[in-house]
Amino acid sequence: MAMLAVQKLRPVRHPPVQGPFQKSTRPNAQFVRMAASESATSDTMPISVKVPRVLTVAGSDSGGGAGIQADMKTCAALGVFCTTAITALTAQNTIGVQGIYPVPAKFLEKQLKSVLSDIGADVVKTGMLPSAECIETLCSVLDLFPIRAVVVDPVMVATSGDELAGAGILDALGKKLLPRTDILTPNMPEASQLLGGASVTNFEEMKKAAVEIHKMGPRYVLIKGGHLSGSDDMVDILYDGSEMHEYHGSRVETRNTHGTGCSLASAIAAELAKGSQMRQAVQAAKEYVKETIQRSSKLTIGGGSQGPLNHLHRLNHWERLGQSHFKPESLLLYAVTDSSMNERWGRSTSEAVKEVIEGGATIVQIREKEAESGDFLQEAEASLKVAREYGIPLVINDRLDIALACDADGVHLGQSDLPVSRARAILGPNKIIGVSCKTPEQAQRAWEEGADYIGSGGVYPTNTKQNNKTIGVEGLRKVCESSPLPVVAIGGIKDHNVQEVMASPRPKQLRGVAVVSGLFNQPDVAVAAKHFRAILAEALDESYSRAF
Ligand SMILES: Nc1ncnc2c1ncn2[C@@H]1O[C@H](COP(=O)(O)OP(=O)(O)OP(=O)(O)O)[C@@H](O)[C@H]1O
Ligand SMILES: Cc1ncc(CO)c(N)n1
Ligand SMILES: [Mg+2]
Repeated sequence: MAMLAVQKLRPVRHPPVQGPFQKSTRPNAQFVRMAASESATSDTMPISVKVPRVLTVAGSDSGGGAGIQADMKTCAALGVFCTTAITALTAQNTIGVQGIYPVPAKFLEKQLKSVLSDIGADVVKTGMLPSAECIETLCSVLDLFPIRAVVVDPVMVATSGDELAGAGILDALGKKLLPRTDILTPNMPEASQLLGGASVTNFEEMKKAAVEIHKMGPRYVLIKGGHLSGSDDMVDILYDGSEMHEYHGSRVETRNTHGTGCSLASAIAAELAKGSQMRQAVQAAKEYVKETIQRSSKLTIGGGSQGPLNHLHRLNHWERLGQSHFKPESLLLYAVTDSSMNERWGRSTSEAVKEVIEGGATIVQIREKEAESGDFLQEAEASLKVAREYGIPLVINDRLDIALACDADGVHLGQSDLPVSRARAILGPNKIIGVSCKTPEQAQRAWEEGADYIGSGGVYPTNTKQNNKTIGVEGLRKVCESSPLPVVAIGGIKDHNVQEVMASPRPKQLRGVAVVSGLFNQPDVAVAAKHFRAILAEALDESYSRAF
């Protein structure tokens, strides 16, 4: 195959960034939440922005924890654009390396030239270099392009103990690559291998090794202490030819350290690309990796002994898993307050909330169509206090300002209220956002914009809401089937029709019923709620037994 003609480096004018959404996809709510809150800045971004760039020349880790995959995520986390030239494919997971498929040197050369002739790189970072030929190819291409720094992670053995590059590369590494290396980052076994098997097992030996390896050509040597046994101090040593600098950090007890070395080297490359001097770059990189190990320590990904990191922990989306305030089960008996009904029966909203929760309501919405803001806030605060005592979530209907003011668990929005994406940008990822939907299109949009649940109706005619179109059980089913969001049925739900709404065959998204007058226009709210719970239990049990 003919090689690519190498084009001259020239500045490229990129078109402005387009809107962040793809129709009908929502990879996960948090991603959408981020994109939604940042869309304003991308619209106003100047036409020409110089983005720091790292080119990583490394192997692919199919398990997503090390190699190219770790490098790209690290750069993304640190605000740097990362390009890649892949040296080998590995079939790898948290257990070990099951196979290696090296990329021919000619094709490595093609990738390097494609990237460097067009996009360019401030810094080149290398990881797995499986053969001497691949090192020679890399060095000959590096001669052709302006690069500010070269970061070399001399990957030889994966943490699992599997060999990724043999002793056959040592000669080419020493002769060709190390003399042009700005920083070399061996772990302790790699430092030993570079020195022909010298012992590197403790702090003193790490320092000695740094001095010896520095003589091989790199401007800086960073010996990583991740393999220091019996030490709680994960110290890395940086040697610049005259001084030793120590970077300390306490050991995090975790199985998730696969790819820490790749991530550290990429983070150094990213910091250098942004303009840091070497010592600051190493300091910032060490801090990023330390924080990332800490924030990933409880993840369970894969069954092997070496789990990956959550490089993008600053986006916060996995942190929310398992501690979200919202659980779809809480939609089972959704109580919507009505102050005129409660007044008629001589009780305040917060008294009614207490009774309905005691009777078995699983979530409460405070709905106030007439009240002044100050009164609404007072009612909401008193009701929230009660709901918190019982550990039941409480959301505010329509009024984002009231929800914010009383720090409610979330808000329920109608189609004419603020768009969900804006509400999400204001409330952040941890608050509940529900949205009323009558149509499949509205349901799809709710999902794309980051809602947590859908309220769908009116299922039956109702007096509680004026001019409300009835969509029937059939309309409810269509909404349920139009997005992955959990749905609560609303509108004219009474004890006699719960069975029809909830019994099998029931769409799997349908999680409960929202009730107003059936709960609050009753002499005893707790008794009414208990009654609904009993009917729901019956409807769900029946459908359960029919399904099996
Ligand atoms: N359990 C841990 N707690 C805190 N820091 C750690 C831990 N393990 C490694 N580190 C740090 O992570 C960085 C990478 O060091 P390490 O020696 O593990 O690299 P490595 O063996 O090349 O990793 P890999 O090859 O798996 O990518 C160093 O800064 C090290 O101090
Ligand atoms: C592809 C690849 N590069 C580097 C390492 C070292 O962690 C690994 N395990 N896999
Ligand atoms: Mg390593």
